[in-house]
Amino acid sequence: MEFLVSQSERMIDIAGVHKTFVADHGTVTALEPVSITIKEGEFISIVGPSGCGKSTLLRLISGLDQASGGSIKLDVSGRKRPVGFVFQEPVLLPWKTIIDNVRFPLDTSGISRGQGDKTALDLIKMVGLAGFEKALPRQLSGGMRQRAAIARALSDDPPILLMDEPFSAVDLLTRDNLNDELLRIWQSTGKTILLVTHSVEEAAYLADRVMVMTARPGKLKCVHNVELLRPRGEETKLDPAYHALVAQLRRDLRTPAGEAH
Ligand SMILES: Nc1ncnc2c1ncn2[C@@H]1O[C@H](COP(=O)(O)OP(=O)(O)OP(=O)(O)O)[C@@H](O)[C@H]1O
Repeated sequence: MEFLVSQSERMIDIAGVHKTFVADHGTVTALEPVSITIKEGEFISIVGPSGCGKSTLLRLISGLDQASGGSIKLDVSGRKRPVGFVFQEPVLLPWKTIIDNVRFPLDTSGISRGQGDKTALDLIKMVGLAGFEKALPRQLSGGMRQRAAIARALSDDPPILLMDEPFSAVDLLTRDNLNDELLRIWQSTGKTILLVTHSVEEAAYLADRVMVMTARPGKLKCVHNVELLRPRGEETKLDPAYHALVAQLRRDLRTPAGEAH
């Protein structure tokens, strides 16, 4: 007998969400009303010019900031922490070992230390850092620290992972490897992922859909479905459809909002 696992069709439901900051020099519209519905298990990339509100949108979804209007609904009933966040610079406690950093969110969750260690070790293995459990963050490369940050973001099993330019500080080869690692992790965990990137190649390679934002004040310009086969790999980067999408994304980012392209 085959059981169908029902996936939420509206894991993240964003309706008319906008954000204005009040600063000393006046108000800044960071985000004009944005609406989109994201399914459970989807991988969404977000691209757009600098300052168009990409980070703001992630922060609103995570609850780190409050929207000025509109609504954000997460279909995550019963989850203590629905969202994990990976920042551009891996935020690790420098005096704690990698295992202690990864276990950190679990320390306040009421699970036993033994169970916490087991979960942390499994995640460390999953992100390819087995053998470095006892290392301190400064003993790891930038790419390895980012792997540790991903493991930590996943440690209390949030269904949604928000990633804000997670690989922009590492070299291109490491970035390619981390992209493949991320796809493997995504496929094995079934997380819903929103990833902000300045790389249209990365956006196209990873995502099911790519959200393109316009320059300030940011709004959603268009959304592309990425029809490339999975699992993705080196062949994907040879696929003419991949190159066509990358070229289209570049055009989208060059063309001012409202102009035909
Ligand atoms: N706390 C804040 N107070 C005032 N203005 C802010 C604040 N946070 C963001 N902004 C402004 O909101 C706008 C959008 O910022 P945001 O960081 O979301 O853009 P972004 O698309 O992520 O940029 P980048 O690609 O350069 O990281 C910018 O004009 C920024 O200066």
